[in-house]
Amino acid sequence: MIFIKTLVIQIDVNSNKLKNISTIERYINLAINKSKIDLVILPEMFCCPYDNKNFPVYCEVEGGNLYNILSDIAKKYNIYLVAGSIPEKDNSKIYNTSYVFDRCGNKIAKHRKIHLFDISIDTGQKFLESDTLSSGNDVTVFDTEFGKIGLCICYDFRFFEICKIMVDKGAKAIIVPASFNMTTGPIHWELLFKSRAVDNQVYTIGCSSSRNNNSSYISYGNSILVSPFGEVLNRLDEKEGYFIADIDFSYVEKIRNQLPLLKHRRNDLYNVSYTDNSKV
Ligand SMILES: NC(=O)CC(=O)C(=O)O
Repeated sequence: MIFIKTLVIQIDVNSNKLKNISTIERYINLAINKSKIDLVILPEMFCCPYDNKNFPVYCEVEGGNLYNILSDIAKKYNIYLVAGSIPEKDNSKIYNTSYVFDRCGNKIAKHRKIHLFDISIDTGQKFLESDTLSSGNDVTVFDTEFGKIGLCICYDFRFFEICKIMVDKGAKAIIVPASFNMTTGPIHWELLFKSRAVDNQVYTIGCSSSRNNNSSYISYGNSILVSPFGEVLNRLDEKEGYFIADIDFSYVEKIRNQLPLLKHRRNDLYNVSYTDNSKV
């Protein structure tokens, strides 16, 4: 059995970009002193408090200072780094972007949040990402020595179609840097991670920022790992912290063989189509 030793870090996002990085490195060091680590996952907007007024101030171009720091961290610790997300500047636009680096610090994937979080719930959370952000157009799956992994950001995960497409592209786990809130989190967070895991027979991993009741957007926390059979294997509470977990892709195969949902799909009757923009 080959385990992917995975470290999920839930930090209290600070207004000081570099302080967030040193918190992250502190957790990586703590974890590496306890265990071998293959894969590290960070939360959505881990370097920038989640607020429209911050995105234009904290944004950086690909290849900028933060990008290089993240690449160096992947190389220094010999890990795959799913670097949560950061506001990415590209000409006049800003995207909510997740970079993935391999053990040598090379970028192996980049996901721009496809679905912008524009909601207005009467009794609770309101947010309009489209006030400052633009949306991406690609479904993202990257390859590792262990197998393929899908990646999407927070609100993207609500759209079951993109999870199905990731699985069709070979994903055995779906990673979701996220920051649900106190209106949707308590009701939807675990439900979504369990449903997507069971429907697609994949590991689902949600990495959130921790809860800070003084921030303008209050994150739910509760970073989570669910197995391809729907078991909650790890779950943090609302506070800053981390967990180390073993992800085993042979268990995905076992579940898919014993309960062959993917084979039993009637693709002749229904299907989800996808336009691959990267090849257009
Ligand atoms: N913040 C998000 O993108 C999504 C979220 O909080 C939710 O879907 O709920």
